[in-house]
Amino acid sequence: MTTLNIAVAGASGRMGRMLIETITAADDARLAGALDVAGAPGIGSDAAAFLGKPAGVTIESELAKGLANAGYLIDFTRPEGTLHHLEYCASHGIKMIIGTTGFDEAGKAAIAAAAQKTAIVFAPNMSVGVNVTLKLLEMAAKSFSHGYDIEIVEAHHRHKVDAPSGTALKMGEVIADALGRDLKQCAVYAREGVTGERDPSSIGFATIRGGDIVGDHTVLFAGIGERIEISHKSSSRLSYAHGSLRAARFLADRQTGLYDMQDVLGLR
Ligand SMILES: NC(=O)C1=CN([C@@H]2O[C@H](COP(=O)(O)OP(=O)(O)OC[C@H]3O[C@@H](n4cnc5c(N)ncnc54)[C@H](OP(=O)(O)O)[C@@H]3O)[C@@H](O)[C@H]2O)C=CC1
Ligand SMILES: O=C(O)C1=N[C@H](C(=O)O)C[C@H](O)C1
Repeated sequence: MTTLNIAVAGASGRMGRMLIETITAADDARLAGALDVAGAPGIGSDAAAFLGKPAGVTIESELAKGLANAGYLIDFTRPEGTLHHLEYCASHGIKMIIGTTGFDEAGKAAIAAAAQKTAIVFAPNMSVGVNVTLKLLEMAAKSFSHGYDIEIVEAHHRHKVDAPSGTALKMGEVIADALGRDLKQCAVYAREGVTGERDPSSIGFATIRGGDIVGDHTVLFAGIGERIEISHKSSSRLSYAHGSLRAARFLADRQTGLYDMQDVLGLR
């Protein structure tokens, strides 16, 4: 069995810690590096100290140090952090699993360009459940293409900084594609005051932020006399961490290319 040498960016973050716990528990993976931003309190300490079981891997802010022994970088940070890591990984042949959300078009284009030099899995949600839900939504959207209003509601913890969530946006894209619409033209992200009647071709988004909600997504198809709700609820970040590890395994025999979790899970 080959061992995957995986570094984790955002090592002190919510996902960073969950990934470190998952990697150190896996038989086929080894924690090979840990990164965090310069000045972060964890820099210089053992990346797995919070588990009470040090891994002998120090959290670094210098990419050359943090990535010296890594073949893979799993990155759940912020767009500016991921783009900084991307450049280094592309030029050093380090494969990336990118879970960060909130990229603008230029950021997404930079990831696509880097995938010509190294292999990348980039997905706003690494859980099996959400990725299967995307397939259900594609099917539902085709069946409810006329007479049903489509609204996407997402809820996350109070610390989340981007909205709507990357997953909600992906759900919107999948539905818009299935209906032959362009999400950029039909998305409605906010309503306030006298908004007028609902445009039947629109896809609405609503965002809730509060407490420790891990991540809930519901798509509502509201017709006359009935409504259909397709929901996914995360109760632990473990599902994202396990999905990320599956993505690393998927990349093992790929040298370049841009993939997502539909590729990893064989859902295309
Ligand atoms: N694809 C998926 O399945 C999932 C995606 N996500 C996404 O992952 C990202 C992180 O989420 P979460 O772990 O909750 O967030 P946290 O804020 O808990 O963690 C982010 C980590 O990244 C670090 N960081 C912040 N800015 C930079 C930077 N410029 N360069 C390098 N590192 C940086 C933070 O350091 P510091 O704290 O010192 O600022 C922190 O360690 C979000 O975009 C979220 O939407 C989350 C869950 C699942
Ligand atoms: O920030 C989070 O927590 C999450 N972010 C991702 C998103 O924006 O979709 C995935 C998940 O919902 C948790």
